[in-house]
Amino acid sequence: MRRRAGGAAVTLARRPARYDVTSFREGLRSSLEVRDAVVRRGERRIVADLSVAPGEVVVLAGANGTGKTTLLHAVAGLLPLAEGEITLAGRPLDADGTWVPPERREIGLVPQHHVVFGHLSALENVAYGLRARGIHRREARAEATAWLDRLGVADVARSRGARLSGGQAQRVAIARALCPGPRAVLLDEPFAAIDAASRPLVRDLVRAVIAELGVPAILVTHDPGGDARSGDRVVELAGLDPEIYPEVP
Ligand SMILES: Nc1ncnc2c1ncn2[C@@H]1O[C@H](COP(=O)(O)OP(=O)(O)OP(=O)(O)O)[C@@H](O)[C@H]1O
Repeated sequence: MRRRAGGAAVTLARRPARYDVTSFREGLRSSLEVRDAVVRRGERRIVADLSVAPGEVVVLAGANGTGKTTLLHAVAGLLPLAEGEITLAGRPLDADGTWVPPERREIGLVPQHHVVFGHLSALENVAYGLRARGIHRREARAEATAWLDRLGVADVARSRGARLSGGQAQRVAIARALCPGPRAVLLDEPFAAIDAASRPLVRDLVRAVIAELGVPAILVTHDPGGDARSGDRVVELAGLDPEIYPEVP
């Protein structure tokens, strides 16, 4: 399957990829572009403009309520843009007259809340993306099992999502996002519930897989000293439209 990470072992200590000219040219073709985007949230307007190269992890920073989750949801296709455009690998996802539904975007999302499907087992959660693409059940489950193992949660493979602990659920959500070999990865506070001892390993694993896949990634975190270090650069979200909310800095 195209650009799938497969079951190959990932070296946890691997350094983030640095790009030569060839991969830079490649990057121009497969970056994630959010241009002059406006997303409405109730009476609010979230504004954003950013570009993420393939293999790059952009850390999205900003105070509570500035719209980081809202922006990720717009890129994932869970919320429509009111203005502007989003393209991935040069393909419009949400632009003039074009709106690609979430299931056809091939974007891996680790959500901030309700991270797994509660009624499905951990294994079914992770296999979900491959099954949705028509991959045979046995192959999807084998691949999902390998990903659960990579994330250190193989022992809860048969447990329902609703019965997982917070950290277990976050690991399963990470496995679910990465397993199908996404074209872009969106991580919303993905390590918040993971214990301190395993957090650096999980963080490095995610970083290594994104480099391996060579896809753009956005990481939302409020942990500038720890999690944000696994990013390549920090982008401060412009946030709420200053013309409407002048009190917001
Ligand atoms: N379902 C909703 N309906 C209306 N407004 C919403 C909804 N969800 C969020 N908002 C508002 O949209 C704004 C952006 O919320 P969002 O969750 O994207 O912020 P955030 O930057 O991710 O915050 P945090 O750092 O606290 O997670 C906030 O002002 C919030 O109150």
